[in-house]
Amino acid sequence: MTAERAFWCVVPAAGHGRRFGSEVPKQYMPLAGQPLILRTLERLAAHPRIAGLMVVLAEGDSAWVGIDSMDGKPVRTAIGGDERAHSVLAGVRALPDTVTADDFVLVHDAARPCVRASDIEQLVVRVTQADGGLLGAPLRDTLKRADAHGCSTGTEPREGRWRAFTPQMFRRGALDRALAQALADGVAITDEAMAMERAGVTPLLVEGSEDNLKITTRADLALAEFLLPRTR
Ligand SMILES: Nc1ccn([C@@H]2O[C@H](COP(=O)(O)OP(=O)(O)OP(=O)(O)O)[C@@H](O)[C@H]2O)c(=O)n1
Ligand SMILES: C[C@](O)(CO)[C@H](O)COP(=O)(O)O
Repeated sequence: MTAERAFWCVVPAAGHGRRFGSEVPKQYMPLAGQPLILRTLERLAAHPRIAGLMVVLAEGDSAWVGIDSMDGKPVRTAIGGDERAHSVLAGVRALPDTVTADDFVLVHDAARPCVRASDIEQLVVRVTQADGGLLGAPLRDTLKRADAHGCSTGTEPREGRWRAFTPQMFRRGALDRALAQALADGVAITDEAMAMERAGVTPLLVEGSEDNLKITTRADLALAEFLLPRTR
């Protein structure tokens, strides 16, 4: 049954972009002709497996475009918190009551506008047969350990190491509990899978495209400009 269903996606967009270093939060920076966040939301809303978008905004966000639908999908908003995990949990808890505790939900960074529809499809098809999972890619470069002076002090093993991307996809109830527990334990979690791992889940790693980059610095934005077609 879940093979044909569409799922809501929580889109954490409440960050301040400190590493990006601009007055305008990076999710509102122009990217190939329109605000970065709209690029991401359009990609998600266009996908048949996405039922609706829950966009998590920073308190006092004055740049939000105020849309309530996109490509025929409902768009709702919630207010995020200090850390990404707080924002994701707020988004999960703000989902419509029609999303049951057993339903899968996706979580995708607003800062990842290049996500491919084929990767989302692969994730949904594979993960709905499992206990949850995420897009990622095996580490292909040699991994160095750097000291405070920017010098290499050694090489880390890369066998079995993956880079985690988003979307990540878990059942609503289990994700809510895992995030709440991690936050209650004061653990700094950087993705949903980490919270689920702490709860004893082994999320499925689904290999996705390397161009699903997270816009963290200005160099990332320049690369995304190169990757995305211009619109308007
Ligand atoms: N308290 C936070 C922090 C981050 N995010 C979102 O989580 C995604 C990934 O976070 P990151 O790339 O770290 O964004 P920022 O936190 O804005 O960046 P920085 O750490 O450089 O400030 C982004 O879409 C960001 O808007 C969020 O919703 N709430
Ligand atoms: C969720 C994530 O994008 C997976 O790689 C990453 O952990 C977000 O980290 P950030 O420091 O909040 O950007």
